[in-house]
Amino acid sequence: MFTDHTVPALDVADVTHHFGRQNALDDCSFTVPPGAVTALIGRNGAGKSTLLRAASGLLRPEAGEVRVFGETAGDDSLPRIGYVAQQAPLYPMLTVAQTLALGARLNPRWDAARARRLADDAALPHSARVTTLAPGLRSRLALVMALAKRPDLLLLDEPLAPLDPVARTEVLGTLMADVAERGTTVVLSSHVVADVDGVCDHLVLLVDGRVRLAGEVEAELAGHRIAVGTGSEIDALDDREIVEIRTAGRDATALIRTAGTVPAGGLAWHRPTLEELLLGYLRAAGSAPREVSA
Ligand SMILES: Nc1ncnc2c1ncn2[C@@H]1O[C@H](COP(=O)(O)OP(=O)(O)OP(=O)(O)O)[C@@H](O)[C@H]1O
Repeated sequence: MFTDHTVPALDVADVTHHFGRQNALDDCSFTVPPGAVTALIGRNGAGKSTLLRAASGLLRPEAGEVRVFGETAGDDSLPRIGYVAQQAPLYPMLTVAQTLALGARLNPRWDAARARRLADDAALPHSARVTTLAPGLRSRLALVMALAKRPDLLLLDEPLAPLDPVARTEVLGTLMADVAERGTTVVLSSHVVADVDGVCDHLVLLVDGRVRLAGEVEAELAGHRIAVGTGSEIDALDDREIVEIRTAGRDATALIRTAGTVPAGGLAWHRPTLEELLLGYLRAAGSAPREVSA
């Protein structure tokens, strides 16, 4: 299908959603350009799954709008989306072969040869029932189903969590090949920062249902610095935007949002790694429970 590269693949505008009194998403806004590989990062309960469900069109947020390639997320955008929910929903009594056959019947854009190749690459036994597959293989079958649909936007909720390290590398390789061959836009959620380092070119960091960072990984890294020095030297940085300070004895390390220039003096400065950046924000956020007032 034609992709207009001036229109975001995913446009989340002022999205808010509650479950009862629980605030899952709070005024979230960001865009994902076509062809980007975006890490959706957040601690347990941060709102990642809710956001991906809203992007898939399966959950209608109570406020705000989600647009997929310019169309409101819903029935019309569904054919362009491959969505793999956290529990890899599949029919347990079908075999792998029957699952793939069902995919072919239900999806007009189904690529049968690709489905077979991906299933073989994942060493999925064609005659095995889904219920007998180990969690890692079930998750790989769900991914095969999503990729064989030839989606323009792939939404993956914790796709790497059930996989061993070798399978993780293989799945990431498969995803990157799809991005390179088809220009697929990928949004994948994780709470394991190391999983997405070196894979994603964009990030969205959710903290307690709010977007704390969103944009290109390179730009976000360039917009922050780590300062290392004594506690009093770090305290003297009070006019800067300090995200997090950690102390160990007399020494302190601070993650700071800055345009780039750093003051001369005793502090040692360096550009954060992606892990330092994300962990700094996640640690700073703490883990206070969220509730909305009645
Ligand atoms: N169906 C639901 N009913 C009630 N509360 C829900 C429901 N789905 C999500 N929540 C709550 O909304 C908040 C966000 O949940 P969500 O599953 O989106 O977070 P998450 O970042 O995906 O977490 P995890 O990493 O643990 O999967 C949490 O507090 C969760 O308990």
